[in-house]
Amino acid sequence: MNSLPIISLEKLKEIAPSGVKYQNREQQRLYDVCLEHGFFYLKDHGISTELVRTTIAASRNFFHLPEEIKKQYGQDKQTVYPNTCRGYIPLYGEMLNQKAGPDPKEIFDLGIERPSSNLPFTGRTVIPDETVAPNFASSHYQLQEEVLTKVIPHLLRGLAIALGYSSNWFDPYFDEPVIIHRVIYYPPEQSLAGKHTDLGMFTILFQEYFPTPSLRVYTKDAWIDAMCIEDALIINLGDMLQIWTNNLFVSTPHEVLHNLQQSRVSIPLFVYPNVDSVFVQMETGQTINITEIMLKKYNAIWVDKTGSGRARELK
Ligand SMILES: O=C(O)CCC(=O)C(=O)O
Ligand SMILES: [Fe+2]
Repeated sequence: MNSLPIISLEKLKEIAPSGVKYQNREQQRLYDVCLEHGFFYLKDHGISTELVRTTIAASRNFFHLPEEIKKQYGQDKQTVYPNTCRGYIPLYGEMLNQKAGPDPKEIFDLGIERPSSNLPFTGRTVIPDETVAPNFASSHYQLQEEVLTKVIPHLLRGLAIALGYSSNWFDPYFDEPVIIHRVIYYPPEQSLAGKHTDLGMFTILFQEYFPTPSLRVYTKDAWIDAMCIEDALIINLGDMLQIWTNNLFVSTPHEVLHNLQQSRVSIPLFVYPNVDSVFVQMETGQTINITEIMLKKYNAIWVDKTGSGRARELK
């Protein structure tokens, strides 16, 4: 039985003038869900099912290309700093959890196509064009645009209200957000992503529909399967929001164990604030620098190899 909650974005959007706490029942539910699970399905989000299908099909075709072509778009070919936030990562190229070891999965990371800048985590991705991987870049960027306009602002407003702030409270921190937009290919039969937490504010995940789920989530002191629900997105809270709220909203541990005969493609978008912003932590009043945290957490994965987020705490 699937016991993870479903939130309706349409209902969440029914927001009264700013400054009022718990304007509607869905806002109240969002608060409870963030406290109890930090993981939920989002329905009524308005993103085209057809676009998601096209993006997944184009991604599968990309991952089926010969290794020497995919490697032309590897992290070592990227110009964004750190280069570990962009490009193709081959099988066993990333380790989310030391105990699980390097993950048998392939990845491509892209970002928002802003002109190059001196700021970390921003700038253009070296990505295959239409001749190499038809529809790959174009469908991903179109999907990203839909997420940026149809989902992220409303989720941020919902979270702000849930936390007792006015609806536009997060806006100044998100006028140029950072998105680490990832597509993952899990080969058939034995692939996985080790137990971890995500690093950003929250993650927006598109997963293919399979009758048997591969994603497992740790919530309410137990690991449970996250059933696939057609056309629903998955939202899970990340470490940045946990830090911001001083542990009120806790990042949700999860893992992928994929044993099916078919390959699996998933598309998580990790959402971060403006990279050069600074926020004041709830309760403590401590000043937190976004760039510092992001670089520290990226170093943990790619330099120290201690895993993603709270990976080391997880059983
Ligand atoms: O593939 C999935 O369903 C989740 C992947 C994931 O948790 C991640 O990349 O952080
Ligand atoms: Fe994750």
